[in-house]
Amino acid sequence: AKVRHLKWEVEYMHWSPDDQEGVVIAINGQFPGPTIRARAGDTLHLHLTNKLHTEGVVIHWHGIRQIGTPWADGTASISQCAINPGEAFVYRFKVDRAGTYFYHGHYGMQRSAGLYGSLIVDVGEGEKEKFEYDGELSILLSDWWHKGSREQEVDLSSKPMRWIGEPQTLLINGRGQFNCSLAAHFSNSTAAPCKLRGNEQYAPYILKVHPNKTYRLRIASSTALASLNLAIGNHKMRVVEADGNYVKPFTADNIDVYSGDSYSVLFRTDQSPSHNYWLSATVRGREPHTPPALAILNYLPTSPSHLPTSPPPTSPRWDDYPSSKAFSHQILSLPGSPAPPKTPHRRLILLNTQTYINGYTKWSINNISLTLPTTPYLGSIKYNITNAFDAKSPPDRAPPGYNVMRPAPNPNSTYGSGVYVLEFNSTVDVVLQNANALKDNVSEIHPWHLHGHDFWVVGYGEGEFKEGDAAGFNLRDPPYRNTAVIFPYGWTAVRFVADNPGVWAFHCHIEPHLHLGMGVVFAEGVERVRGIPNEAIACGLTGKMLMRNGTR
Ligand SMILES: O=C1O[C@H]([C@@H](O)CO)C(O)=C1O
Repeated sequence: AKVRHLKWEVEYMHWSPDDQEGVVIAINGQFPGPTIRARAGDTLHLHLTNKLHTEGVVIHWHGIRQIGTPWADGTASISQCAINPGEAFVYRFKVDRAGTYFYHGHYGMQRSAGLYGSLIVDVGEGEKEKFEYDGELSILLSDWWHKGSREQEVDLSSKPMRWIGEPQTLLINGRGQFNCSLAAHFSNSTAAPCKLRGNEQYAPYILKVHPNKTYRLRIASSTALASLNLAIGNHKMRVVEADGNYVKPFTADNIDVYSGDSYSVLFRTDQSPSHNYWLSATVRGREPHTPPALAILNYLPTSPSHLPTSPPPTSPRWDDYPSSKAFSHQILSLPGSPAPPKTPHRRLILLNTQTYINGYTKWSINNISLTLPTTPYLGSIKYNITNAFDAKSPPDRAPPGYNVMRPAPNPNSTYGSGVYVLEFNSTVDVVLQNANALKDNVSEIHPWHLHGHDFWVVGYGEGEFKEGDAAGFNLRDPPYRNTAVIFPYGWTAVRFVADNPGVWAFHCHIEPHLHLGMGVVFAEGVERVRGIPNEAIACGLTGKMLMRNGTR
């Protein structure tokens, strides 16, 4: 195993993710940021300088569990102080398990501003994957707005809230088209055909393949909002990995990818090599106002400029929830994968509601909308600074009698910064309970992501969760993941072992929803955490000086 040294500078730059120029948060002048490639067991030593002029920054390594290094998780106000402009921070952590991951900003709406990239961990030297392939391709999916992230933050925090709306463009490896369409001649859309030379920043991503081979396609979604459905024209996919864990392989024409998900699929280049094919991503779960993202599967030696001769693949309707549920239910762990403990020590039932607080639109969990404190929890809990956040823990469940099928009769909730303190090494069930939003007949998809752990997705159900439903949990082959979706008016149950000392976010991965309070904070075994770097929890030089002279 190696220590891999990386030196990054995070900085705004002008860029055209689609055919309109805007600004993105770039890393070392690249958008999306550089792909990190390492082997399982390696340590990343990543020296990050914040060159944003007036904004703090942090980066979260999504899917990396940070075992023993909770201060490197990159969550502002939870695991560290945001890195001030001009300052640097060293993220030093082990990538302990092979898989497809990504990284992204975890402060305000910086993910929507383009702060993300791929993180790929290969199996350790001399080890083999449990499936075979000849070549590898990788795509990172994202969504893009023409309005900047600072203005989005103001819009979301206004009274009344101004919703950010659907993205203008979906991006594949940072590339999409807004005013023109690559597939104009196949559709009755009004968009003009794109006239591209191929060297534009927004020219489509080209996936180059040789005929009659098996490829591994790595897929991750860093969208701020959009749930996506991905398909490759004329090709079937075999799903083999989800969130860094092996799954029982199954074949699909198209797959759903929610924000925070990652997958590997295998496909065979068994189509006519004198053509190219589309890879497309379309919006799911929200009425789309965004055209599909298109990339080109380029069969060599055909020129990539030969547009596919068949139309982009069809995908299920945005509101075809039965097909989305069928896909999610198909994801099971590969036999031989770790199985969950048989019984939990504690079960939280987290009711997800859209609410008002003094006329501001928020999202709440058991009637509390998360507001992050200024002092990172990791430091305040470790050093018993008890006035840094709400002393009272949020409730394990919402008051009984809530009708999840109807808008709340009294939709008011409160702000809170309390923490769920989990007993170290205990087994915890979390039932994520969806509900009607503020408007009649609206309930949305929410992909929930857990930091510091994987969880087993042990069950899905419709309507209100009842304790008896736990008898039907799948404890035999539930998938082991870090992100799980709740469907409209339904619930999803996950189980995990609180065995990683630290303070961990668990939240809806839709960035504006987290911004509006849709998350909770777990703390476990914090007294066992050793070696927190001063600069993670003491901001600026005075912070460091006081840490040295102080009473720690
Ligand atoms: O949080 C959200 O707000 C809007 C809508 O409910 C109010 O405009 C929406 O679709 C969300 O997901």
